[in-house]
Amino acid sequence: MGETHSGGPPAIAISSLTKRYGDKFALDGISLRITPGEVAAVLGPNGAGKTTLIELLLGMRTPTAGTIEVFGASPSSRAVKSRVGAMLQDTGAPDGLTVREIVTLVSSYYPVGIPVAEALERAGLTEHLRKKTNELSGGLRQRLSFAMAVVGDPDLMYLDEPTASLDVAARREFWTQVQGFAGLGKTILFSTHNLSEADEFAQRLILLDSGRVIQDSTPEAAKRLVAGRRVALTTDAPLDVLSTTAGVIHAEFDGGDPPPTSALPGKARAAVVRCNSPEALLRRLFTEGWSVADLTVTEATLEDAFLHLTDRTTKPQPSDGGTP
Ligand SMILES: Nc1ncnc2c1ncn2[C@@H]1O[C@H](COP(=O)(O)OP(=O)(O)OP(=O)(O)O)[C@@H](O)[C@H]1O
Repeated sequence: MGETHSGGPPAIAISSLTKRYGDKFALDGISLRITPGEVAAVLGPNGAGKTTLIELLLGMRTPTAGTIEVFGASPSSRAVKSRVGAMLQDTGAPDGLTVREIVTLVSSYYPVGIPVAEALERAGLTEHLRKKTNELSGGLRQRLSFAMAVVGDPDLMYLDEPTASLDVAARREFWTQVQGFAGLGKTILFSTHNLSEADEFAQRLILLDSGRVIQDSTPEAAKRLVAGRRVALTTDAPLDVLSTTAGVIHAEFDGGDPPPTSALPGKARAAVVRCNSPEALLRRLFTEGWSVADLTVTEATLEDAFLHLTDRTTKPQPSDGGTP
């Protein structure tokens, strides 16, 4: 695969971008700048605007307001299309063609690219070359979509929920391929609901909610927004003991049952406590004789940050989604 040239315009430059469907704001004035070589994850609850953003970046939709440039030009220009690959939730591949025929066809749209056989191998499709699209499972369709995205050796690749239908082994193989691609200095923007994938593979996390950017930072910075440490344990202590201990920010039992307010001898349950001092919590539990088992103490996870940030958006937010 070819190297990406740096020193040019940003890979993506978006300013005050709005997309409205009727009265509905799918994107509400977002601004973003992504430099060549970045691997960025777009996260957000259902309906946050992730797919709309990718479709606008592909020139498949027109903005209601604002500007959007890819490598300094319009996303629908020929020059940009030849440098971009996309793995969408729907491959759009016609049913009558085989896997090899489709990838060969897509390859012909690009001025340069990698050999079709290499794209098929990277996508793990070598054993399925003669299958037609309507014979493919959901996971194989996603692999086909990846082969179609990579065959033009693009400088920028969009991946829309790329691993949604992949099993654990295929998922690992997929990310190995993506990391190899990123290692060549390519730019990758992927949307996902899988927070551990975003945490592991993205250098940058863009969190959308209701069409606005509510966080744009490294995953580590997002996690630091969540105060305290996370204590998971199994205990027979009641919720009021956990939640009234000094330094506890939030405590809850797993399972969503109504929280006990008094002791349930012999009825230990799994709980998660966010607190500033795990030591103070444990000291109290041991001193008062409550049971403690299955104990782990960790920093906040990206899931904690996601829940914290998306909950925060129920309160008034600044009008500009903002940049880092
Ligand atoms: N073609 C359309 N016509 C009308 N409304 C639309 C259209 N496409 C998307 N929307 C609305 O725009 C909002 C953003 O949708 P979008 O699909 O971009 O969100 P998403 O973050 O990708 O969601 P998901 O995680 O469920 O895939 C949603 O409220 C959706 O219902």
